[in-house]
Order: sequence, then C-alpha cells, then structure tokens
Amino acid sequence: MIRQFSGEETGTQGDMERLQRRERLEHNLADIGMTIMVLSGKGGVGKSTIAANLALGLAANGYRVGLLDMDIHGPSIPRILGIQGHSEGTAEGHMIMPLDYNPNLKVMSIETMLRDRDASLIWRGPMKIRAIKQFLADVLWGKLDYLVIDSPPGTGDEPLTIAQTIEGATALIVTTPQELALADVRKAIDFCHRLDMPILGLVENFSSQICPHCGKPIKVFGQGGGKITAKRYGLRFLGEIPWDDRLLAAEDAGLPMEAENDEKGAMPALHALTQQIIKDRFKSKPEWLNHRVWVGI
Ligand SMILES: Nc1ncnc2c1ncn2[C@@H]1O[C@H](COP(=O)(O)OP(=O)(O)OP(=O)(O)O)[C@@H](O)[C@H]1O
Repeated sequence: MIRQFSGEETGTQGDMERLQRRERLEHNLADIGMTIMVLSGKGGVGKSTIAANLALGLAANGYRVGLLDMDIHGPSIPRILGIQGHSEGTAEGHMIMPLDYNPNLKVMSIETMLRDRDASLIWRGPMKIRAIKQFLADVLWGKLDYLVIDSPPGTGDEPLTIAQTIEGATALIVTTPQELALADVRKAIDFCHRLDMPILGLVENFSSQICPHCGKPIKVFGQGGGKITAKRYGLRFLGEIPWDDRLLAAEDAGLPMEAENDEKGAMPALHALTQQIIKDRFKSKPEWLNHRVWVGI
C-alpha cells in the first residue's frame, strides 16, 4: 500500500505521469509481502553485507525475495553478489526487469542500469527521489514474500522516500559496537520513530574478531554497545556478527557464502537473523503497522 506519493513533475503532463506511476506503484506494491529497509547511522558498518546475506538466506529458505540496492552513490550489491549483467526493459518498454540471481532472488541496483559501472552519479535530491520511485513503480518485481532494501548510510533522501512511499516498510538497523557508530544509530532510531516506521531490531556487526593465535575473541570496536542501545530504546537485539575473513574474501570475489549449515565465524549469527525474520513475516499483522516501534514478541 502506498503511504504518500509526491512527484516532482509539474503541470498537466506531470499530473498524468504522476497518476500513471502511482497506479503502477500500487499494483507493484500490492504483490510485495514484507518490506525490510536495512539502515545504519554510519557508513561501512556492514549494511550491504547484511542486506545481501539476509536476502540470500530468505531465498535459500524458499521465499521469493527482491533485493533492491538503494545506495545510489555507492552501490555494493552487484559486486557482493558478483552480478555482471545489465537490467533490461520489458518487451513493451514500460517496465524494467530485475536480474534473476537465482530462482528465488531478484536483484535491482542503479549500477546494473549503467553502461560504465565505475561512473559516478552526480545527482541532487529530486533526481534521487525520482529514481527511487521508479525502482518501486517501474521494476517488474512480480510476487514477492520479501523486499529487502539496502539503503545508504544516514537519514537522507533515500530512506526518507522509501519510508514515505511504502506503508508498512520496516527497518532493520545495523551498527558496530563503538560509541561513534552508536551516536549515529540513535539518529537512525529517531528517524524511524518520527516516520512511524516499525523497527524490526538492531544488529551489531564487527562484534569481535577471533585471534588467529589463541582462538579467543578480540573486541576490536569495544563491547556490548549494540545490546545496550537496543535495551535503552526498547528494541529487539538481533545478534552479534563477528568479523569473518571468509565473508570479506567471498564478497571481494563476488561469490557470497551460504550461511546454511556453516557453523563458523559470522554464519551462525547471519543464519539466526534470517530465521528470526522468517518468524516475523508471519507476525506482520496490520495491528503493528501503526506502532511507533515494533519491539517484536
Ligand atoms: N562480519 C564481517 N566480517 C568481515 N568482513 C565484513 C563483515 N561485515 C562486512 N564486512 C566487509 O566490510 C566492508 C564494508 O561492508 P559493507 O559494504 O557491507 O558496509 P556498508 O555499511 O554497506 O557500507 P556503505 O556505507 O559503504 O554502504 C566490506 O568489504 C565487507 O565485505
């Protein structure tokens, strides 16, 4: 369902375009089960990693998943997933086809639409807002159980547009344990409160690193900050993801790992996160849509 739709076009032509896009948007969103926007206060905390792994995990569990890379200035999803292809228009030319990563996972990113993937996009707010609305209205997602959205860090145009466009969009907030990151996370929480966007919970990444010599965990970025922040704001704490060299290498190679049946490093925590989100889907009843914060059960 659409929460609000304010296009940037003006005049009769603009009104008509806006109306048509609104219809396509309504049609598209009606087929999407649960929308999860992965947010963070700071950059580089592992948002894209968690969005990609969550989408892969949900798809591996048999759900139909869309993964939308909304990080217009620094898209990472195509590289993490090793996607080389380009998004194409439909035969009639009205819609854009997302890329089929596997039978259950469709992916869309601004990068898959560009000829030169290393080109920078120098866009101001209105251009970005239009592109985001187009991704939601004009991409032929089909029926999805989950739409996972990788958002850029902070509380700018991208998360704002999504939160204002998709009623019932939920937020999953990623942080690292140190105070510098947590200060920004508090802003992300405030952003969700002010937009009435339910928060599924807080995930802490880079919680520890295993010492290669003694095998004990080293708390590189401090300890427990995510859990304390979650408690303070009445949010669910959805796990501590340790540093995992294999995850970094896999993403650099564009060959993501499979969390299922992997008992080492970051994988059990990523697997547990996926399982929790699967449980949430069946609890995502309209009554929690209006809550300021959804703490979960
Ligand atoms: N738990 C982890 N263990 C090891 N490496 C990780 C882990 N989480 C993320 N990384 C790596 O850290 C880097 C940053 O992660 P990622 O791109 O997911 O962060 P981000 O928050 O999306 O960044 P940006 O703000 O630029 O969008 C990547 O190289 C990724 O492979």
